[in-house]
Parts: sequence; structure tokens; C-alpha cells
Amino acid sequence: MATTSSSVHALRAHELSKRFGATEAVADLSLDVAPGAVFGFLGPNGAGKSTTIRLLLGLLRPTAGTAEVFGVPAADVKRAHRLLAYVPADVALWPSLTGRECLDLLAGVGPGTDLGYRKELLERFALDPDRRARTYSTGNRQKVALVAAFATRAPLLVLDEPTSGLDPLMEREFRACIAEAAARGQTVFLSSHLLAEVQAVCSRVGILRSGRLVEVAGLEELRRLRRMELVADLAAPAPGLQRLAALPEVTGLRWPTPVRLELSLSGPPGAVLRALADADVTRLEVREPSLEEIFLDYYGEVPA
Ligand SMILES: Nc1ncnc2c1ncn2[C@@H]1O[C@H](COP(=O)(O)OP(=O)(O)OP(=O)(O)O)[C@@H](O)[C@H]1O
Repeated sequence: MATTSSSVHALRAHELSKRFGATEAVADLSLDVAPGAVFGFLGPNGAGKSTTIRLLLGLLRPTAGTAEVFGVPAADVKRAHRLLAYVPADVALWPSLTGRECLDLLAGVGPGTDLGYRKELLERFALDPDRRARTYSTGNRQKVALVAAFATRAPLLVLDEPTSGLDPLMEREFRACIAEAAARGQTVFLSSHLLAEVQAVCSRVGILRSGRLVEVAGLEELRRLRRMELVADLAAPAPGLQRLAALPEVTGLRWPTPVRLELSLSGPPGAVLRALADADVTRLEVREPSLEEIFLDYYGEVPA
């Protein structure tokens, strides 16, 4: 792995902006990713994830602001790309080369490849490297790019929605590879609109909406910032519990049936528990919201 100073951010964007005519694809985005982090970059289609990544990789010139990879300006592509491996959202391969020839070509570009691990990855991803790339499905092309990236010892892996063509078994392998990369100390920047994926593998997450970063937090922190979902089943209707709606920490009090209440709790549960103690509760469920529900708070809708 190329040596890098631990005091330098793996990725840094400072007031980064990109306009395409009237479209502000990325607006004033500032973001630091620490070395060794698995950072999730979440946002619905069109939020600006790919544009941000292209700016970070020096594939686009920013309208304003700066981007750096381990302290190297993104525009200094020769130096920056010795420190990273990139899997684009749409993987294009050379149609007349075999998978293996594509992998060898990609290995020649990057910062060095662990050939033993690459061989293992080919088996784990069930990829036949002797077929010509033109015969590969979208998922297989994605696998070639993933195998190429995971097999490098680049300190930074930039993955742009890399699992859209993978089936669930391969998604599991993908998650294992992320964990292995993190265990080796590689930094991972994973763009995704799959909340479950990010929830499963990332230590921190940035949420992008209409080109703007609306939140950066650890997953735990993000959940804590948010509410708890509470469901109580009652032995009999308890009209007195309507008063829960007046509590400032309670939102969305719902009665799906006369003997089931649901509410969202965004503060200490004491007052709610005291009120429920007076009712005849037969079952109580308290759970953390999923990232989908957290998204709902930011967007007002769950992105597809
Ligand atoms: N080359 C371009 N010219 C004009 N507009 C562009 C260009 N690239 C992106 N855009 C616009 O910028 C916005 C952000 O697009 P971007 O592809 O970065 O989003 P995304 O979050 O990666 O979405 P997706 O998941 O669909 O790829 C969109 O409105 C898109 O139409």
C-alpha cells in the first residue's frame, strides 16, 4: 500500500460546487473522510453523488472549491490516482478482451495489485475470467471492476453505486470485501441509494440532497438524533392516552385500531411510560427507525 500520512484526510472537499448550465449538480459541498473510514455517500437518483465523485477524481473541473485525495489536489490526476481505485456506476470494458485481460489492463493503471487475492476474488464472485467482455452482463462487468478495485492495495477505494447489478449472494460477498478492505486499513467511499447496504457496511454517512450535504454523522449518532418508534397493544380502549399527543417529545400519535397505538418519540420516554403504566398494555414494542425512515425525515419521501 502506498504510504500516506495519517494526519491527512483520505478525501477532502472544500466548498465544492459544479454547475451544468442552470443545474447546480453540487453546491458548496465540504466534506472530510478520515483514513480507514468506510464512508457511505447516500442520496436518491440525481442528488449529485456521481458528479461529486467525478470532481473528487479529477474527471470534472469544479465550478468552485477544491478536492483532495490524501492531500493531493484532485486535478493532479497522475499522483492522486496512484492512491485510489475507482469503480464507476456504469462499468465499460473493452469488448474484445477477456475478463482476465481487462483485469490485467486495469492492474497496470492502478497502484499495484495483490494477484493471489485477485484469484480468490474471482472465485468468490463466481466470475469466469476467460470470457470476452462483450459477453458479460451488467452485473459481470461490475464484478470485473470490483475484483480489480478490491485486489489493489490502493489506500482509497471509491465505489459509485457498485452493487446495482449484483444478486443477493454477491451483495453478501461485496460486504465481506468491504470489511476486509477496512481491516487492511483501506479507506472506502461508497456511494449508494441502498440504505440497507450503507447501514450494513459504513461507519459514517453523508446524506446528499439536491447537490447539498444535509447531514454527516456516524450511524449510531444519526439514529440517536432521530426518534424511537413505539407500538403498544392494549387490552381495552384507553381514551385517556389521547393526552400523549400533547407531549412535546411525541409526534405522529396514531390509532391503527382502538386497541393499538403507535407514536414516534424524540426525547426521554419517562412521561410516555408513566401514561402507559395506567393503561392495560398487553404488548410493547420499541424500535430504532431504519435508515429509510430517517431518510423520510430529510426528504419527505423514501427515494427509490
Ligand atoms: N454532464 C452533465 N451535463 C448536464 N447535467 C448533468 C451532467 N451530469 C450530471 N448532470 C445533472 O446533475 C445532477 C446530479 O447528477 P448525478 O449523476 O451527479 O446524480 P447522482 O446522485 O449520481 O444520481 P444517479 O444515482 O442517478 O447517478 C442531475 O440533475 C443531472 O441531471
